[in-house]
Amino acid sequence: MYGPPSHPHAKRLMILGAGELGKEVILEAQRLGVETIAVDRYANAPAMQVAHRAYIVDMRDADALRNVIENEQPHLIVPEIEAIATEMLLDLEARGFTVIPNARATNLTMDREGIRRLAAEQLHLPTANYQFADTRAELEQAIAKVGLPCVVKPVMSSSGKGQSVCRTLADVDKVWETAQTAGRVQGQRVIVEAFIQFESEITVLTVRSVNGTHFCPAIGHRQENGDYIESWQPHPLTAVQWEKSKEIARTITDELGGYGLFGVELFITADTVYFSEISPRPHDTGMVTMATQAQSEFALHVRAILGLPIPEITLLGPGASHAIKSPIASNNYQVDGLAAALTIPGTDVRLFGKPEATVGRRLAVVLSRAATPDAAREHAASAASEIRIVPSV
Ligand SMILES: Nc1ncnc2c1ncn2[C@@H]1O[C@H](COP(=O)(O)OP(=O)(O)OP(=O)(O)O)[C@@H](O)[C@H]1O
Ligand SMILES: NCC(=O)N[C@@H]1O[C@H](COP(=O)([O-])[O-])[C@@H](O)[C@H]1O
Ligand SMILES: [Mg+2]
Repeated sequence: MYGPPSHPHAKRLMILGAGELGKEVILEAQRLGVETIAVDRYANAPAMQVAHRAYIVDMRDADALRNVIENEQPHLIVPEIEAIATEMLLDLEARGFTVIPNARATNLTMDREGIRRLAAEQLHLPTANYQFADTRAELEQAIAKVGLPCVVKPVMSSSGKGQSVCRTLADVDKVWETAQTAGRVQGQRVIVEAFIQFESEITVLTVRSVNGTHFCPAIGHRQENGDYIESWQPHPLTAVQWEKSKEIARTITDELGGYGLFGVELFITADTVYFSEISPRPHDTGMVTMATQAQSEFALHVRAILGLPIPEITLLGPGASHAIKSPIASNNYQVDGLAAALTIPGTDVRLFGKPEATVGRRLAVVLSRAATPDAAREHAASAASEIRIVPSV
């Protein structure tokens, strides 16, 4: 039970990270009459454009973030990115604030080391072999143990930032330099992972709600340079692969606990399902659910965190999503080609409204529904090819 926004009994939700995923969470929260507050590092971030109020804060600065939270007294603190002062959230939770799904899960998953050690060493989930390194010399030792090719990633990063593949020893300088300079935080520890030659990779969106754990049908996706290009749902799996996938998703989400939606990333090979990583929040590849499911991943997240029931997950039909990434850097860009993109049947475009384009930054997504996942992929790709990010003259 709660009152309308701005009233004494309003339910206040604060999102920490105001990108495209947070924007959809805020929109869904508003559909349920929740008062919404968006926080991010820059002005006019996508979720700020639709929230009741916004704050611009470096969320890795524990004091600055604590001030905003204490002033607003949100009922639900909903992290949307990894790079947050999560240790401070542990304190706030101990003082009675609610962090989604909980402060420990947020803290463990902000850092690849925390979640990888938990998954592999405590829960014994199958993962790629891995080592950690703090220096260039340790990186070389780690690579000797893991073998080539391998993937090197800063422990705190996302969307592939700072990540690269090391194929020969001649690449070591370059991958070290990339990890040190191109992550979301500079100068970090790295994880070195054996390169898994997977058949496919999937996300299992898993919702922990008041009436139990639910799994969305598997989402297949394709990534380039560690960043998602397209996703589709449902993704075909054998019965054994799907059972193993759900078992991994259940094991890791039960361990993390709390209410909310998680994106469980898995690599599928002929005989193994590998755990890769988990987001304790909606996932970029899950944007496809805005086209395919009766309740998108964002609607499911909001329902779950409000403690509301989820009786079932309904797939309306096959669909696909295709990311639109900027080819240019500009603080004055425009989007052209929408009309041509929207001539394709069963297709929608979401423009995130990010105020600035940088090369490779995701600015929009195309969503298509069709008779099969492959047809939806084709429609989404062809609509995406019509959309151009251009500088203003
Ligand atoms: N060990 C590996 N073997 C093969 N491919 C890998 C491996 N690790 C990562 N990749 C590829 O790189 C992609 C991004 O990796 P990962 O999910 O770890 O990075 P991320 O920066 O957290 O990305 P995101 O935030 O988008 O989930 C994976 O989806 C996969 O395509
Ligand atoms: N893979 C994680 C992911 O997709 N996160 C999404 O990207 C935003 C950051 O975008 P930006 O780097 O363009 O500001 C985040 O705020 C989140 O919405
Ligand atoms: Mg990932």
